Amino acid sequence: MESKLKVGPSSSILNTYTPHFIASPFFESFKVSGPDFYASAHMTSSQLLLQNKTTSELFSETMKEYGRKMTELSKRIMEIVLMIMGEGFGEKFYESEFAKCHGYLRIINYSIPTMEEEEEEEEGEVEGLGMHTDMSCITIVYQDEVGGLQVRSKEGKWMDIKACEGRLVVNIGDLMQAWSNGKLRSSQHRVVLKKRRNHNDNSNNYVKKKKNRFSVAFFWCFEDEKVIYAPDEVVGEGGFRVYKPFLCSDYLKFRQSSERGRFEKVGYTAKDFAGI
Ligand SMILES: O=C(O)CCC(=O)C(=O)O
Ligand SMILES: [Fe+2]
Repeated sequence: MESKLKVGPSSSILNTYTPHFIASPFFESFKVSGPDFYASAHMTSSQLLLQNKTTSELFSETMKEYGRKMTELSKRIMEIVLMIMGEGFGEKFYESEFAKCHGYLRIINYSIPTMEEEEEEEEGEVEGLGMHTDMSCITIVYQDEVGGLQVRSKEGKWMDIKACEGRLVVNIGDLMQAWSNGKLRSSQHRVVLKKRRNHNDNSNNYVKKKKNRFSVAFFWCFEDEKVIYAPDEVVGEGGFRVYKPFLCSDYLKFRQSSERGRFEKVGYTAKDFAGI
């Protein structure tokens, strides 16, 4: 913990570590930022793994490769999303609107709730990360086999997103919701740490194989200085704009500073910030 806090929120200029009790008591994460994923990972990991230079380099190399692949994938997905939104939208808007997008990774570790923590919750379902929307254009999430990611339907029903080796989940984020004039919906989602009591076991034994949950989320975002404003073609003839234009960095600041909009805490979104 002492090493982690060296790259944590209050004691370091790096501020890549989010300790427990910020997003939730069960959540901790490291952030690795692009475009130089190697340098970003290395700055953090060399602080943490000082004794082990090779591990730090290996980790940074892996992050570089993962960042590169996710960047490539995000670009392809954005092009497809634009294609779906309208004919010729890919050619029309990709270069002019999305060419300066950038990405960052969040490597998340969710700890196992204690028996007491589970019992405090109804039906033993503990929120590892409360309902929120992402501050990105799109997010690509990998969750390990523990699972627990849930997405809220339009009707407000929680749906399990099953974990599966090699499966990635793509979420639309707030920035894309605003840019698309609300045509694409920023998905509300959360992480539930399922109860570990074994139903079929009356002796109150706990399932032994329960383990920490790991996930890696890649956030693909507009550049800070971009003014987000849905183009006329996106709004459509006869349509009207549902968002005021806003500066990307102003929205990020708003989410990070306002208590209600605090990252990963509650669903406080672009609609509350720039909705008309
Ligand atoms: O851990 C997960 O599966 C999702 C993480 C997430 O939603 C986020 O970091 O915004
Ligand atoms: Fe998220």
